[in-house]
Amino acid sequence: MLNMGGPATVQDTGPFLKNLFSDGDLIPLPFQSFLAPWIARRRTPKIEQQYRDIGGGSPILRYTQQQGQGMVSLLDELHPETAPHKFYVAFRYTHPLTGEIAREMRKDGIKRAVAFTQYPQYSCSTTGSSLNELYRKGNAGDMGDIEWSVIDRWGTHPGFIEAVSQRIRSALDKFSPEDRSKAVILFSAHSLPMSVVNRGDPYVLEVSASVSAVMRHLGHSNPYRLVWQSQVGPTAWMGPQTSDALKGLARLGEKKVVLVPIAFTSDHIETLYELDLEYGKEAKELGLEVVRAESLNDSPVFIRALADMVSEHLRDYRSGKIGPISTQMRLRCPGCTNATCGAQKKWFAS
Ligand SMILES: C=CC1=C(C)c2cc3[nH]c(cc4nc(cc5[nH]c(cc1n2)c(C)c5CCC(=O)O)C(CCC(=O)O)=C4C)c(C)c3C=C
Ligand code: FES
Ligand SMILES: [Fe+2]
Repeated sequence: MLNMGGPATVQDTGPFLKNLFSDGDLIPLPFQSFLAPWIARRRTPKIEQQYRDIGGGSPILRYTQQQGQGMVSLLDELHPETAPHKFYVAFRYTHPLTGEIAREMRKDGIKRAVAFTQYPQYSCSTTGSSLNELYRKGNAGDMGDIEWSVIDRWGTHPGFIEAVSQRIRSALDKFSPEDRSKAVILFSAHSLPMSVVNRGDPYVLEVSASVSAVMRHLGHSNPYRLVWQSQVGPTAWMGPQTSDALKGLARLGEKKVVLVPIAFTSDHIETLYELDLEYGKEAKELGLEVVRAESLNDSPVFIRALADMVSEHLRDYRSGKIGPISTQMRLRCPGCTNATCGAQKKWFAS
């Protein structure tokens, strides 16, 4: 189960940011090994305070373990041919790090594994970075001899769409029946630098596809928009920004909004800090009533969806219907200049 991870305690924030700014697949910097620790140190106090404000750390490891546990016990029933199933959590920027997990898998003598991204939509800055890291460890022989296949994206999987829709329905239920259909559904995803979008990264398209699928599932019950949050630094990022969108909707006379995190499956500073604390305060000043749809976290519908995705993947792989990587994963971004992307895809495909 691949993801970025988050600092479990406030003290883990510094090392988390250092790993994040050291990731050339996410943020290519000149003199990265010197600049990354310096930028991370400068940014740490602000981000530490955000983690303090949300209760002292990120819950992502706890939720991923719950999801993994639920997923493998369902999988043993759904796909007994490959039972027993075991899950490992491999984070990109915090413990358990991909390298640590590689050694554990080797010690456990694992022979067959599925690299399962926990980002619903594919971006080379997220899933791509995790796969590049896994490739580096695998290619260096840290994992032993494992037969890999990859679940690289699932942003329109019916189980995922159902789980998100259920969270939205519960949020809408908090409004009175008269107000419910007037509420605007505002899907919010982490933004991308325009340089990444223009390189041909598939994320913006795939997040849009998730939003369309959810709205179709909800029978287009409400008006909606997709907006983008958490941009960092002075360059241009994909917009509109979530905070500007809230201000704009208030200016245009909207009164009720449901905010939906659509690109991350568990709570993190973006939902708990930005969406709840920062925008919550802003919205009150704007006279908007904002309800946030809960993150998927330990949603049973979502855990069932994870198990379904893996069982479908294992069945199709064993029957030869699909290969180790998806058709879409084979293709590099038209503007890609990162040689690791090419080597990684070749490695997983073989
Ligand atoms: C799930 C989608 C995400 C995409 C796409 C993404 C791209 C991306 N992010 C940065 C820079 C930073 N991201 C940071 C934190 C962060 N990023 C995501 C998700 C995506 N990022 C999440 C969920 C988080 C927060 C983790 C948490 O626990 O809340 C940070 C660190 C925080 C900060 O300093 O503000 C940076 C930096 C880039 C450059 C990028 C695309 C190229
Ligand atoms: S950046 Fe997308 S494949 Fe390399
Ligand atoms: Fe990010």
